[in-house]
Amino acid sequence: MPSVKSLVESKSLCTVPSEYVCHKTRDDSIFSEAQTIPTIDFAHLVSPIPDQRSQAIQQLARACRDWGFFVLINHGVSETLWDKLMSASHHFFDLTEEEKTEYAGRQLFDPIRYGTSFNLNVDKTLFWRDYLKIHVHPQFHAPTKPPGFGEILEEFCKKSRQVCGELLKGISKSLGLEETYIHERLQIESGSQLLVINFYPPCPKPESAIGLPPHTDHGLLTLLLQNQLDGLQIQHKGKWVPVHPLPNCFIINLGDHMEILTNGKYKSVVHRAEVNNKAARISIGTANGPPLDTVVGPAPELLSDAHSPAYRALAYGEYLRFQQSLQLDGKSCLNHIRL
Ligand SMILES: O=C(O)CCC(=O)C(=O)O
Ligand SMILES: [Fe+2]
Repeated sequence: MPSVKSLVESKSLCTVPSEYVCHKTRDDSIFSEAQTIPTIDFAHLVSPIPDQRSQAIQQLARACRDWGFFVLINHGVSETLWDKLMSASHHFFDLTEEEKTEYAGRQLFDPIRYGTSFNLNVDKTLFWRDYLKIHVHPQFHAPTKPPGFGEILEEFCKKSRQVCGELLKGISKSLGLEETYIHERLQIESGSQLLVINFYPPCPKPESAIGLPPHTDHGLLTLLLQNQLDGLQIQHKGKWVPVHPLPNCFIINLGDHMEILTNGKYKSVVHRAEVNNKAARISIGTANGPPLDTVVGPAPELLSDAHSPAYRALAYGEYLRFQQSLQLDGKSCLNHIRL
């Protein structure tokens, strides 16, 4: 299957090929432009001043409970690193198809996988996106091209894992648990981190195609950055809320394993990526979870007579395998393990 980028470049496309045409319903266009996702100040969350920290944890609790998505500011990852990562990612997709195909992984757990759409074996409609997925923790992997990409990725992944670790401490506290609860229960120090770089080439008829359909992420937390183009939208109270890019801010969202662990107290949130006809949009996400063989079920500390387990426990890797065997469709994967 050719990449979307090569398709766009091979001929001057003025329409969307039929296999990419996505039939949208009326509900797909109900927007809530006025709402914006909450903002969390990372510097407050790690502040040595107890009041500042506890206020930030309360804000985090509200953001997780009411939205499952938030903007993270003052996270300490430098703008220089951010820019280097964006431009190196762009350079990766600018390599020849032959060079990129070297990384065309076939299996879900291949360390590096370059591809298009989501899962070509099950996708009924193709998605207007090419991707590079890399397992970056507990073992770090990186493509050897373009030069310097590996070093940039390694530094970024390490920094973003630290940010994620602090967020998980704050989330543990926000649930009334020990700050290290999630770290210890889910062995976060040796946990898995999957980096996904999405490349959405400009599309001649953006209303006819979709970059990524509505879905939730599988891990505990996803940290996302994007170039300066709109596209990400999240579902909130039955409406689509666009998440406009802000310079040097992470967009954080809760994944299915946060919903499982918290027994539904915090929920993963359906989101999608639309495409545009102006320029290539890039988003870079890291999905952070436990080690692949760790079995995750609802935390016993959050269960009671009134709150019986709502999800079946499953190894994280099994869950990933299962999600990859399905079409990407809302919360369909999580729904399979609901009790
Ligand atoms: O491109 C985006 O903004 C969203 C990407 C995304 O949802 C994903 O990679 O899971
Ligand atoms: Fe996602």
